[in-house]
Amino acid sequence: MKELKKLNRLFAKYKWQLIGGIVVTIISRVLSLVLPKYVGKIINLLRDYDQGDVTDMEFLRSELLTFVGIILGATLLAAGLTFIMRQLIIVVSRHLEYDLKNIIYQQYQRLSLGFYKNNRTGDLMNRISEDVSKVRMYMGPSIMYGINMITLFAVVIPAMINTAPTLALYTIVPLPFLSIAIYIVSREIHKRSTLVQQYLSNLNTISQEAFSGISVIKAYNLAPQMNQQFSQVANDSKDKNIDLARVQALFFPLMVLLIGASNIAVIYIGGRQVISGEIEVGTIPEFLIYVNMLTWPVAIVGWVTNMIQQAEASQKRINQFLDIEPQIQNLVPESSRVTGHIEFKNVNFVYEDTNIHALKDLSFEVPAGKTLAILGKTGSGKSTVLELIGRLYDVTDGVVTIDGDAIQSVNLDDLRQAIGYVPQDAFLFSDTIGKNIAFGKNDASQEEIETAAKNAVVHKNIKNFTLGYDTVLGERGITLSGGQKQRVSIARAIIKQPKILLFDDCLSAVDTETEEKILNNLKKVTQDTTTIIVSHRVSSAKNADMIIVLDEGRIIEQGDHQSLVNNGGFYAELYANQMLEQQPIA
Ligand SMILES: Nc1ncnc2c1ncn2[C@@H]1O[C@H](COP(=O)(O)OP(=O)(O)OP(=O)(O)O)[C@@H](O)[C@H]1O
Repeated sequence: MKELKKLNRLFAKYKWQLIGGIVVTIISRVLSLVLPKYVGKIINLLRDYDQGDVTDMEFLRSELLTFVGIILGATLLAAGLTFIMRQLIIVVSRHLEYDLKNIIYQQYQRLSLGFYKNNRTGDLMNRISEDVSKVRMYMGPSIMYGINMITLFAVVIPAMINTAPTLALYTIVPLPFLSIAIYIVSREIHKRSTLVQQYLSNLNTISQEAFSGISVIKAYNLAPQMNQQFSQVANDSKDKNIDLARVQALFFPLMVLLIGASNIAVIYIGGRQVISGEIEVGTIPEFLIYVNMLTWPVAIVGWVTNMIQQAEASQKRINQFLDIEPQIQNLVPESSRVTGHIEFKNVNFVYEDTNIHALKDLSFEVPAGKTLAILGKTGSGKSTVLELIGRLYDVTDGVVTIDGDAIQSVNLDDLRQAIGYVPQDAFLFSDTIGKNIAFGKNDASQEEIETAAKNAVVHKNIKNFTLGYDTVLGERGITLSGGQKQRVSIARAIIKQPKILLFDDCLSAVDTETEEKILNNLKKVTQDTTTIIVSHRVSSAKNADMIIVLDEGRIIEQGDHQSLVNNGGFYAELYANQMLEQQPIA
């Protein structure tokens, strides 16, 4: 229960509903005693009539009607209270589930990029859905059945002992065995259903990959292999489901068997006691009802214990994530004004997970409003530079400054607000194109959206769609071409008129003519913006105020276009090759 303790804080918020639920449960259980008591009385009255001890028919009828009326009234009241109990406790558990999901989601949002690199998406999804569902079973049904069970025991067992102590003893003795048997069966059910879940998640992964990679599957004619792979896993999944069904099928017969055993004990031992005159005949039906009232709660002990164990395991997994402190934290509560002067001083950066030394003793400076282009072979550390400016990671050694202050002493929200970042893989949400662009600025007007799209040279493409800016994009923006996605992503970055623009090779799928147009537009609309363009193409870099060339995390060349061309190094060679590619074939 150590892990579940963390939920107490949440319970406190709903304490009055929970206390109300407990009180209502106790009253309804006390009322449920009326039925067995009065059934016993009715039987005894009928016996008296049968034996001739009661002869007044009027008295008999009025007594019977009164007893039936009391039973009916108490049962109706108990039913109403049971309804209120469910409303209070189960509804609270739904509120708690909602709160817990929000807490986990907010924590996910707080955590740094490194966390997402180290954990699989499926795992994150499972903890916020599957695990929370299991914890809800503890917060709602377990607590409700638990209270129900305790109050029933507290009222029924004394009532039984009070009425017929020996009979009570014989009928109560088999009940713990029922609890243990149900516990064993439900533990087995849990084990097997975990396996079923695993196979289900395998099936989901295979299907999801097949749908995402459908173009590769079709192009390589891989459908038969994929079908075979799917049917293999589906077959295993079916076997696991059958295993589960076998154990589940045991649950109810087991209950019926044990209830039957208790009923026979009541009739056999009770019958003997009636014959020997120790108890009245009405006590037998009274006890039969008691036994049936107790069997479900007794069975529930096993089920609830299992549910709590599962909830404890799930909460442990949830706590593991909740207890992580984000590597990147906002260390400055007061707001910062960012103008965009960026400097790297002897920066070293090592990715913790792979130990790759991505940047080595890197130093450069970009004054506010200027443009820097970064070129270099793949894996030379270009994207890493941008990630450090956005503080997605903190440097291992050295310092990155923004407007002269170490980046850690700039308010993180203000820093990110000041940055327009266009990543290498343009990611678009399953929403309209307009909303995807406005994502960069929540209150953007249609005019602002269109201006941004015009500057990113994608407006005409969007207008050509029947629904224009209201065109809804597929799951991953599949209705747009690679170049269109990149340009929508650029429009999203420039709409917020950031102080710092970071372009991570985001013009690679755009032809050089369109690239030129975009860069010219940018020059006009982002005059005060510090722009850093990461690229493999000289055409993206040539107009920048400064160009650096990286190789294995170090600067190997720097200067403006002309000086680098004159230098005759990597840049000059790249330029010559790319110029050659653009020559029309004679
Ligand atoms: N998240 C990460 N975790 C671990 N290592 C990483 C991570 N991202 C990049 N690396 C490694 O760091 C080095 C620099 O990568 P980076 O992405 O900065 O290069 P790049 O110059 O932008 O490459 P490209 O031109 O292919 O985009 C590479 O060796 C890469 O494998």
